Amino acid sequence: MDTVYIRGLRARTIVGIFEWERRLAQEIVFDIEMSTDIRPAARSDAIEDALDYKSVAKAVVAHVEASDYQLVERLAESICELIVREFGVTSVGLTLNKKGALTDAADVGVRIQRRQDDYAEV
Ligand SMILES: Nc1nc2c(c(=O)[nH]1)N=C([C@H](O)[C@@H](O)CO)CN2
Repeated sequence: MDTVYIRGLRARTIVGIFEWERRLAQEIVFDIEMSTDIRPAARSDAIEDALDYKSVAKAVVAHVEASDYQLVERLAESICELIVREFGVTSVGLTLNKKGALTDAADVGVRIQRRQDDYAEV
């Protein structure tokens, strides 16, 4: 399977467990890797046949900016679910980087991998 990726996507949102974090939006940076067959787009050279990374980025930023979760785990899971459901990708890998979370660390966050099966209706 092929990959369409977005690296270093930035969004600001409320996320955190502390009182000050509930009042102040923080910058979160995302790396996203989406498994998809790029051959139809490569053959036709038409955006209609492609996984449009601009549309994915727009949807992710809108979702993140409207969210107000406590944990980065919850935010990461919700983004993967959005990408799988709305864009029909086979699988998605997401690295979520909460840049300012630890003063003594370069960065901190979570990295998760999800497939369509993970969000199948029961
Ligand atoms: N595994 C996690 N640990 C922590 C989280 C989190 O979301 N997942 N969040 C915090 C605080 O909100 C922190 O980011 C403030 O610096 C602490 N640990």
